[in-house]
Amino acid sequence: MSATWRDLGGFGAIGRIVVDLGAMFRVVVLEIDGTVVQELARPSGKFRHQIKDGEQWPHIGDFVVLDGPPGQRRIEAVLPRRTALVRKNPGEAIEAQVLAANIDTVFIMVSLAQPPNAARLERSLALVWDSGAAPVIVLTKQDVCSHLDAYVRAAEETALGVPVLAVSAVTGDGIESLGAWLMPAQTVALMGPSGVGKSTLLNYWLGDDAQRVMAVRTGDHRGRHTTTHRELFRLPNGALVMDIPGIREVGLWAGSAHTVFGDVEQLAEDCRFTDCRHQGEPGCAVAQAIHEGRLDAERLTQYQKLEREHQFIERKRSQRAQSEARQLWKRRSQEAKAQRMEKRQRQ
Ligand SMILES: Nc1nc2c(ncn2[C@@H]2O[C@H](COP(=O)(O)OP(=O)(O)OP(=O)(O)O)[C@@H](O)[C@H]2O)c(=O)[nH]1
Ligand SMILES: [Zn+2]
Repeated sequence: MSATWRDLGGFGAIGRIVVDLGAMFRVVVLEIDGTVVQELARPSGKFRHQIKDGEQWPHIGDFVVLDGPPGQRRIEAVLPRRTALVRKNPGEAIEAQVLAANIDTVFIMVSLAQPPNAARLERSLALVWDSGAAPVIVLTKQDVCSHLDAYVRAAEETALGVPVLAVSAVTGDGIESLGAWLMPAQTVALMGPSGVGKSTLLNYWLGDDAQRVMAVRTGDHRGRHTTTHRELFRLPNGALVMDIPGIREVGLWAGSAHTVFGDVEQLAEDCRFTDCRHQGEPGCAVAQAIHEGRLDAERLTQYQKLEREHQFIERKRSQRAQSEARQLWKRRSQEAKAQRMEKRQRQ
């Protein structure tokens, strides 16, 4: 007979957060005797006291240490995250928001019903590179696309070295190829805008469990179906999958400086220098507008702050992409070498 924590005089356990309910979490708990249960748990008073910012608060995908008897579990600690998808709120004083923790692979989902938007794809890639997870680009709705080759090529050009796969949940085309990442104990996040097909793909994989997905979807005021709460699902083979709304939807960098600061950008078109940074250059139309009271100086400050943040992330992204490409190249050349050796040995 195997011993439990109860037998040992304690109630400690390790769990993983599968649903974030705000103040409470649904946690899959691994008991010391190997049984697995799902329970609701809240952070203990002591732990809450130690938390200094939102990043330290538990998030979906986190592994947590639990105390208390079954049914009254309390979260005492969050174990260090291997990876974390984090969004920064540019408006507020750079309070980072954790979207999901311990994700191995992110499927960046893009609909083939429209031409791919390179800028948007780059923003998604930046978020994933920064998280420590590996990106895979999944082009959905292949069945309605008549420019498949061109769109795939465009995505590949934007995301050098990142796998790009086209799928259709209607015909099932390409879906099997995603199995390479959906391995037991691997955690995959589906990231993409509303309507790209995240729930459809989840339903496809969950099969008979599809009802579970539907159960968490309710109509909103406009009668449209949207995912109302996020859950880490376990597929029949043991892979773990969750969906994450697109970055526009979660408001990453306020949806790019261009749409939010259209007024500043428009004024800047009249600056004498095309690369004017509006920091005292001669012939600056933005400075002129502030001087004449047509533009609030605070708006320029906000705009520049967002631009700086964006440039920082872009820089980081390209560094990361470079080192990834280098690693990929290294791996490929090692593989090729191994193959050559094997061939020679066989001869
Ligand atoms: N033709 C076609 N339609 C698809 C495909 N995948 C999904 N759809 C349709 O696209 C619509 C949106 O799909 P969802 O799976 O609800 O999209 P979602 O990304 O989960 O959207 P949110 O829950 O709002 O975030 C539905 O009407 C699906 O039937 C596909 O491969 N081909
Ligand atoms: Zn200027």
